[in-house]
Parts: sequence; C-alpha cells; structure tokens
Amino acid sequence: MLDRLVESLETCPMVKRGEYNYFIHPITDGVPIVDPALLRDVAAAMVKVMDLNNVDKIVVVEAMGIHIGSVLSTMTDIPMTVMRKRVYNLPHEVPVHQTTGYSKGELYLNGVYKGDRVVIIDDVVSTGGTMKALLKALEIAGAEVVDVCIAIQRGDPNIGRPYKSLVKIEVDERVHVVQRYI
Ligand SMILES: O=P(O)(O)OC[C@H]1O[C@H](OP(=O)(O)OP(=O)(O)O)[C@H](O)[C@@H]1O
Ligand SMILES: Nc1nc2[nH]cnc2c(=O)[nH]1
Repeated sequence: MLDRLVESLETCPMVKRGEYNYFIHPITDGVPIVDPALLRDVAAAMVKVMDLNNVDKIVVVEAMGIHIGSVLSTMTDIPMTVMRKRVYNLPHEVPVHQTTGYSKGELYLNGVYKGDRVVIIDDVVSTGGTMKALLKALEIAGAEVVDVCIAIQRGDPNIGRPYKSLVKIEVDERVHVVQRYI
C-alpha cells in the first residue's frame, strides 16, 4: 500500500534552500503532478492505521493537508474542516500562533466545538510547530483529539502527544525512507 509513496519519495527532485535540502513531492507540494493512485494509497493507508471510530470531524491544515483530507473525507464520510491562514471572524473562531522552521503566522480554526471527537491529518511534520498550534487550538475549542496521522515524518519532532506517520524519512542529497508504518 505504501510502495508507491516510498518509491516516489526516494526518487523525488531536491532543491537547496540555503543550506536546507528541500524535497519536492506531489503529496507535500502538489507538483510536478499528483498521481491519483498515490493520493489513494496515502488516504487508504490512513484509513487503515487510524482510529476512526465515532469520529465527528477531520481537521487538516492549509494548504497541503487539503488534498489528502478531501480524499479521506469522501472515503469515510466524515466531514472535514481546514485550519486556515485567513481570518473569518465567525463565532467560535479560534486564532493561534504558528511557528515553523521557515515561517511564523496566525492560524484560524473554525467549525470545531466542545466535545467534538476529531482526528488530525497533514502531509508532513518537520519542526512540529504547525501540529502544536493546531493541538492548542483544538484544546481551546474543547475538542477531543482521537488520533493524529501525518503522511511523511521528517526527523523526530515532539508535538507533545503520540502521533502516527505513514513513513519516516531522513534527507541529505536525496530522501531516504527509514521507517514505514505498514
Ligand atoms: O512541522 P512544521 O515545521 O510545522 O512543518 C509542517 C507544515 O509545513 C507545511 O506547511 P506550510 O506552513 O509550509 O504551508 P503550506 O502547506 O501552505 O505550504 C506542511 O504542509 C505542514 O503543515
Ligand atoms: N515539500 C517539503 N516540505 C517540507 N517541510 C519540511 N521540510 C520539507 C521539505 O524538504 N520539503
């Protein structure tokens, strides 16, 4: 189920961003082209490894959580909300500060309320800053986080709670998949 993900990661293009080796992959960047079979593999693997019993909502992060979350949502019939970088000022909106390796900003959670059972998914975790911001927003909203699953884990970030990742990678001049969940 994850062979296509592993193979595509280990052969994906790389660019240097300063000293940082940045990998470019359809799941994390949407380029050069998103293979439907790869997207299906990732979503199907998430369905297989996650606890989705009595889950009310899937929470994803703009922008690159959206394509995976959309497929997962249509496969499971669980509604999805997107943590946005844009403020809407809707009632109950929860703003939180996000700091990643290369950016800082505000994120805004909508559509999640006290007592909701939610799962979180995203494309990649690297510093863990985005996940920490999202977990804080969900705590403020009063939601119960049932499970967290990230497609690609770069390194060993601590997000303050256990989480699952489909593959774990190390990166030098190319990507090495060092662990896979299934
Ligand atoms: O573990 P972290 O260091 O927080 O990095 C992970 C986050 O970085 C990427 O998003 P990014 O903030 O680049 O925004 P984008 O999805 O809109 O490109 C990715 O989609 C994750 O959400
Ligand atoms: N696409 C992509 N996203 C990242 N997030 C953190 N590191 C990387 C990277 O090297 N490539």
